[in-house]
Amino acid sequence: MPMNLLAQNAAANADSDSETATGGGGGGGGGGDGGCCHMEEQVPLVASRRNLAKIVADCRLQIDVQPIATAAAAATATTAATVAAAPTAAAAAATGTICSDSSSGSSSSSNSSTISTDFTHNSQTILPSAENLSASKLAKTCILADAQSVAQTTSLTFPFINAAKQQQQPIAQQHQQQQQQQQVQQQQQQQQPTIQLTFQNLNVLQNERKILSDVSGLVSPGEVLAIMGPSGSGKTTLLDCLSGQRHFDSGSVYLNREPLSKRWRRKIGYVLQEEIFFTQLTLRETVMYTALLRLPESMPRAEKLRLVDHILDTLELSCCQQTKFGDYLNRGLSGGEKKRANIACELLTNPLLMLLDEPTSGLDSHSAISLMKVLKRYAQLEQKTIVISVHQPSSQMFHMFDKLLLLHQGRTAYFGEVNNIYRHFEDIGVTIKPHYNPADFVLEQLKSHPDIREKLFIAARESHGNYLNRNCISSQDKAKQQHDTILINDIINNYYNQRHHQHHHHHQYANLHHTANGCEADEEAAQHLVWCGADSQSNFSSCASSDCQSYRAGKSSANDEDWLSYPTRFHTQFTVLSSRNFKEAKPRMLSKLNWFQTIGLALMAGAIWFQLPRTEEFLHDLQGWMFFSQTYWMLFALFGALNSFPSEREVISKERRSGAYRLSAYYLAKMCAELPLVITLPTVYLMISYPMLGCSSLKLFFLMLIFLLLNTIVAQSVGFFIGACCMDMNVSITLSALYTLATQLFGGYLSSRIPEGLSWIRYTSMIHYAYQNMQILEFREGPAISCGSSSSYEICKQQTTEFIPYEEILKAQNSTSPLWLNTLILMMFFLVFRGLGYAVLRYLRCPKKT
Ligand SMILES: Nc1ncnc2c1ncn2[C@@H]1O[C@H](COP(=O)(O)OP(=O)(O)OP(=O)(O)O)[C@@H](O)[C@H]1O
Repeated sequence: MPMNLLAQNAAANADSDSETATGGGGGGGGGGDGGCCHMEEQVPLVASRRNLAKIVADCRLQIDVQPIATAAAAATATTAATVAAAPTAAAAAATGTICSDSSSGSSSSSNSSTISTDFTHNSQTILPSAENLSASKLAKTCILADAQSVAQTTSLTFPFINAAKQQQQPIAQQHQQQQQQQQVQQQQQQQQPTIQLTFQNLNVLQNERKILSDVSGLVSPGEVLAIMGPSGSGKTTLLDCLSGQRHFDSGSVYLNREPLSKRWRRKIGYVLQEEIFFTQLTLRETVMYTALLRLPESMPRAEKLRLVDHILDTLELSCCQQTKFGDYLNRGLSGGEKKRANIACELLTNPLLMLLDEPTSGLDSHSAISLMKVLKRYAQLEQKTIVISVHQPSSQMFHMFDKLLLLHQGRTAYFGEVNNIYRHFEDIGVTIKPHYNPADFVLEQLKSHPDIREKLFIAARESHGNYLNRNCISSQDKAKQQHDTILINDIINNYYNQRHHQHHHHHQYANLHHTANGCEADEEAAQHLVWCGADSQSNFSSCASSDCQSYRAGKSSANDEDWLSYPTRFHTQFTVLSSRNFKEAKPRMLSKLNWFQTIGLALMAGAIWFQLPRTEEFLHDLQGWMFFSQTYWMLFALFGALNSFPSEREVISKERRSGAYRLSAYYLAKMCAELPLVITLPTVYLMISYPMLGCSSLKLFFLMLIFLLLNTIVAQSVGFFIGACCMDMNVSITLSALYTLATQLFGGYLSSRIPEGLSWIRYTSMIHYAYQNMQILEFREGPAISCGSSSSYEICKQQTTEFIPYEEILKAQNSTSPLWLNTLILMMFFLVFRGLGYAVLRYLRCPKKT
C-alpha cells in the first residue's frame, strides 16, 4: 500500500530529513492547532521554514513525550499531516510533478522538473532553493509517493478530478485545471449549507425526576461532539431532544440560530440506538430502498445505486449485503452489522447534522475505530456536524472527538474541547494519568468519587453555564431581549474561541493524541477507500457534486415549502414502497406454512364434498362448503392483516419522522402491493376444491372466484383497521374474534333462535353479503338442484317442477337482497374500512414526540 511504502520511506529518511528541516528548510504546509497532522485544516501551502520547523518540532515533541513512538512514526505523522494540510500539494502530486523514490529513500522527480517542484496555492509558486531542498525533500516524502493514492486523497476535496486523466495532460494545463477546481470547490463549500448546533439549558422532567438538568453545548460544522456518561445519564434523552423527537421542559435548541423546527427535520440524520428495520429484507435491499426514497428525485437511479454500493463498501458491509436482517427466530445480520447498516441508511442521505446514539456499542475495537474514522472524515470533508453518544471509547477514539459533553445523572460534568479535559481535571485537583485511557479515567472519577463529581459539576457550571447566562443577560437590555437568543451563538463562539486559544499550546499530552490520531486518519484515508471514494466517476462526492450538490445548493436558498417538501415525487414513493412492501410481505403472507395449510384444506374440503349430487338431500352440504369457504378466507385475511401495521409501525414511524415519504403513498402502496399476495391463496384453494366438488363451468368458477376474493379483501380491510386502531395484538385478536363470531352467531347460520331485537346484527357482517352472493351464483348459474323425494319446498310438493328454483332456495335462507346490492354493500365495507384505517394512521398513529 502506498502509505506503507511511505512509512518505510519516511523511516529511512526520518533522521536526516527532520534534522535538516529543523535547521530551517522550506517546504510544505503545516501548523494549526499545534498539531502537524490536522487533516481538516486547509493550511496555506506557501512553504516556509517556520512552518516546516514547526511541523518537525511538533512531531519531535511526540517522540520526546512518548518514548515508544519511533522516529519513523514521527516522520510518518509529519508526512501525513503535510498531505492532509496541503490538498493543493496533493493535487500537484497527483499530476506526477512530485514523487518520492521509495526504493532509494531519496527524493527524485518522475520527470525532469525535480528542482522546479511546484507548491502552488492561489497562483503562488515557490521554487525551493538549494537551502531548503532538504525541507522540500521531506515535503516530497510527506506527499504520497503513489499517484493513485494521491488521486484518492485529491478526490476528497476535488471530486471532479480524474487523476488518471490528469497525468496525461501537460503540467501547465493541469495547474490551470487545479486552480479552476479550487475555485469550484470554494464555491461549492460556500453554497453547501451547514448546521451549527447550539443547545442551551435543556431541562427534561420525567415523573418529576430531572433527566436533563441545564445541559448546554455548541457544535460547529466539521466537528464531532461526543456525549459520554454512565448508563442512564441522559445521553439518549439529549439526542432525542436535539433531533426534535422529544419535548424538553425548558431550554432551547438552535440550528444556525433558528429554533429547531419541523423545517429542519429532513436535514437531521438520527441513528437510533436500536436497529429498526424490516427483518425480511436483505441489507442491500434496505439501503437501496432508503436511497430510492430519500435521495433527491433529480438524481438518476443508477447514481443512487452506485452510492449504495459505495456506502456499503465504505462501511465494510459489502460481504453481507445479501443477508437478511433476521429476527430472534431466524438469525440474520450480526449486531455490529446491523449497527453499521443503521448508520449507512442515515449517511446515505447526507444530512447536515448527524446524531448517533451509541453507534460503536457492540462493535469490536477495530470496527469501532474504522467507523469513527469514517464519521470523522465525513464531518471534516463534508463540513457536517456530528453528535455521537458513546459509552467507553478507546483512547484512540476518544481523541478523535473534537468536543466532549460529560453527563452524569443528567448534569453536565464537562463540556468543551476534548483536549481541555486534562486542564479541566487538573483545575479540580485530579491529574489524568498518562498511559491511561482518559475516557475510562473520567468515567471512573465521575462514578466513584462524589466529591470530585460535585467539583466537576461546579467547574462545568462556572466555566460554561454561568458564563453564558451572565453574558446573555447583562449584555442585553430588556428592549433587546428578543435578540438574546441570536446572540447566544456568538457568545458561545467567542467563549470557546477564547478557551481554545488560551489552552492551545499548553497541553502537549493532549495534542500528542490529537496529532497522532490526525496522522492515522490521514493514513487511513490514503490506504482505504476514503469517504468520497477512490473512483471519482462513481463516488459520493461526484454525486454530491452533481445532483446532490445542485439539490443542496437549491435547498440552501429555498423557502420553507422546499425544505418541507419530500425528496421524491408521489409516484416514485408509491413505486418504491410498493416494491418494498411486496418483498417484505411476501415471505409472511405466502409462507410455506400458509401454502401447506391452503393446499391441505382445499384437498380436505374437496374430499369431504367430493362430486356432490345436486339434489335437495345434499343441498345443505353444498351450502356448508360455501359457508366454510367464505368464513375461512374471511378469517384468514382479517387475522392476517391484524399484525400488518403493528409489525411495521416502528419502521414507518422512523421513516415518517425523517420525512421520507407521504403516508398516503405508503398506504396506497401497501394496499396495492399486498393485493396479489392476499388473493393468491384463496385462488389456489378454489382451484383445488371447487372442481373436486363438481364445478360445472369455467364461467361459474371465475364468478365464484371474484366474489370469494372480494370477500377476502374486504376482510383484510377490516383487519387493517382493527390492527391500526389497537396496535396491541392481544387486544386486536380479541376484538376480531368477538366481531367475526358474533356476526356468525347472529347471522342465523348456526341457530335459528335469534332474539328479534338482535337479528339486525347480521347486516353488520360481511359474511352475510358474501355468502348470499355465493348462493345466488351457485344456484342461479350452476346446474339446478332437483327436488328431494320428501321435499320441504312447496313448489316441489305440488309436483309442478322437478327442480327447485334458486329464488326458493335463497328465500329459505332468508337471502332476499339481489347480487348487485350485496356487492355494493361489500364495496362500501371495503372503502369505509380502508378510509378509516388511513385516518387512524394519519391522526391517531402519527409519530409523536415523547
Ligand atoms: N420515557 C421515560 N420514562 C421514564 N424514565 C425515562 C424515560 N426516558 C428516560 N428515562 C430515564 O431517564 C434516564 C436517562 O435515560 P437515557 O436513555 O437518556 O440514558 P442513557 O444515558 O442513554 O443510558 P444508556 O447509556 O444506558 O443508553 C434513565 O434513568 C431512564 O430510566
